[in-house]
Amino acid sequence: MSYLRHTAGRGRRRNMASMTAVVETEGLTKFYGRRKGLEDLTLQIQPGEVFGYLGPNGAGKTTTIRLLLDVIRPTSGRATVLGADTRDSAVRGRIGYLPGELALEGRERAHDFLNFMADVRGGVSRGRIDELAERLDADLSIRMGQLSKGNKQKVGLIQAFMHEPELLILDEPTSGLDPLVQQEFLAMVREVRTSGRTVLMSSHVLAEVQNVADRVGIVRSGRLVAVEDVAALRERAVRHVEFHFDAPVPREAFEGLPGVRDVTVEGANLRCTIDGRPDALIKAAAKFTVVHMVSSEPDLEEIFLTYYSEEAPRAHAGA
Ligand SMILES: Nc1ncnc2c1ncn2[C@@H]1O[C@H](COP(=O)(O)OP(=O)(O)OP(=O)(O)O)[C@@H](O)[C@H]1O
Repeated sequence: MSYLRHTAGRGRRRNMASMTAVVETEGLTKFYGRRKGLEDLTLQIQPGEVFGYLGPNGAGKTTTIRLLLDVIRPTSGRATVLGADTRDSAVRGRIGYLPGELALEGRERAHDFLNFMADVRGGVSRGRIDELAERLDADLSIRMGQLSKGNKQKVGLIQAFMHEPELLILDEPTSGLDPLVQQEFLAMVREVRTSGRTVLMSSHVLAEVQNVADRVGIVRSGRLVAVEDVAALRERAVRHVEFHFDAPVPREAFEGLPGVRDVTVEGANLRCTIDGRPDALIKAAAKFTVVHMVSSEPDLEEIFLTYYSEEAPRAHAGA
């Protein structure tokens, strides 16, 4: 099946009247004068789903997010969020939003700002803010204008998460966060999913979302070029594998196995690359005595770039 065919067109054929989708767009298009921001986006995001929205700079991610939040209005097409038209302001309180560029300035301290936001939203305990601040290792005593980029991002995340919204829309949420805090943030996203709530998060790179997203959409030059299940991508991804046996093994036993390539045998050691499922290789290896085995994490970025690079977008379309 063509991965590229599995994209916007397929979404368009779905029943747009479906009431279950948390985010639903049809032919959503935005031109800034003559400059294209987004063209003909048809997409559905389901409840409890974490959707990674990926693309290079200027692809149209922020435009999409701003359209969903009614910060800007579409040139054509339509979108609903939590079952309501994006223009329906009543839905806003049910969404947590992290903008890509946070304008947190001034002499106010971060905790005063967050307490204010909590009051505006209602129903957010002071303990909840402290809990999130602790998890993200955020110092809320600093004045907003003096916050580092990373601390600004943490304050932005706290205000997005604190009222436990049904939908989180996060524009480049990991930007500026150190690796430990990124891990904590991803844990928070998983908790949102576990509670049946929904997340749309944008990123430049698959690696940032691959461990948390259920599906990824890839947008390029204002067009959604693919939507993929991360589990399916993982199955197709390339892995480098090494086996160490208790005695030398014949190379022929591992050559020509489905999905196995670059086979190197040196005595009792085997190295190879697997495309997709490792099943055939494991069954072949099991005929010998395995002492030790190492398998690299699947490199989804590799497959991502192979399938969706601008230069050769159809290279694997029939795979
Ligand atoms: N206010 C605006 N006026 C004119 N053009 C705009 C405006 N906002 C965005 N664009 C253009 O629309 C296109 C999509 O931009 P957008 O900000 O949505 O991309 P992005 O995927 O979020 O990129 P980045 O990762 O750099 O934030 C780009 O060509 C951009 O220059």
